[in-house]
Amino acid sequence: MQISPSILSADFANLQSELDAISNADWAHVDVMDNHFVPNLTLGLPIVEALLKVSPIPLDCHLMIEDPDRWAPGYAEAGAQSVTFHVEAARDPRALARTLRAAGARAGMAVKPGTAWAPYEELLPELDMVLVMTVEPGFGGQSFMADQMPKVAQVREAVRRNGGEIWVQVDGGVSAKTIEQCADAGADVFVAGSAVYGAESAAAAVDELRALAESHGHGS
Ligand SMILES: O=C(CO)[C@H](O)[C@H](O)COP(=O)(O)O
Ligand SMILES: [Fe+2]
Repeated sequence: MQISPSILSADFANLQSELDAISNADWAHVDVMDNHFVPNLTLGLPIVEALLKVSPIPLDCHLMIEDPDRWAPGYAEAGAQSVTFHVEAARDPRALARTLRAAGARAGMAVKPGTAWAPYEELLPELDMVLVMTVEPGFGGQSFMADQMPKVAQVREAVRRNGGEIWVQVDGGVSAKTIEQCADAGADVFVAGSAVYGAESAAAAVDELRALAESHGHGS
C-alpha cells in the first residue's frame, strides 16, 4: 500500500519545502497538464527536472498531455522514477511503455472515467502500473467517483490473471472517507492532493491514509 500525495494542491511557490513535508510518503505525484488534453496548465519538464534534484522521495509523473509518444520519454530520460501517460492520447501505447522502461522509468498507463479498461488488457505485460482516474482529469479538489470502483476491480483481476507485479493506482477525490473502498476494490497506490495538503499536517494525513488502506487491502 503506497501513498502518492499530489503536489497539485501544494504551494507552487515553495515546492521544495512542500516535498519535504511529505517525505514519509512513498511517491510525490506530479500532475503535468498542457491546456490541450485537459483544460488546465500546470508545469512541465523544466520544473520536473528541478524537483528531481531536491525531492526526498521518487516522482510519480502523471502526464495529462497530448502527444505523450513525443513528450513522455523526456521525463523518463530526466530521471523521473515513474511516468504515466493517458491511453486516450497515446498513438502507440505499447511502444511508448517500452520506451519509458528502456529509459529506466516505471511505465504507467492512465484511463479516464469514460474509458473502458477491457480493450487495453493485452498491454499489461508492458506496464508497471495502471491508473484508474476517479475524477475527470484536470483539477484537484473534485468529488470522488465511486462508480469507477468496478473498473478498479476489473484491472486488479486482470493483473492477477497476468501474474505480473503491476500496481493499480487511483487518483482523484481520494481521502480518509473514500480510500477504504478503493483498497477494497483492489487499488494499492493512492494519490491524494487536497486530502494531504489541505490537512493541518500533511505528514500525519499520509500516515492516516496509509493505515486506512492497509486495514482494507487485498493483501498483495
Ligand atoms: O490528476 C489529478 C487531477 O486531474 C490530481 O492528481 C488529483 O485530482 C488529485 O487531487 P485531489 O486529491 O484533490 O482530487
Ligand atoms: Fe494526477
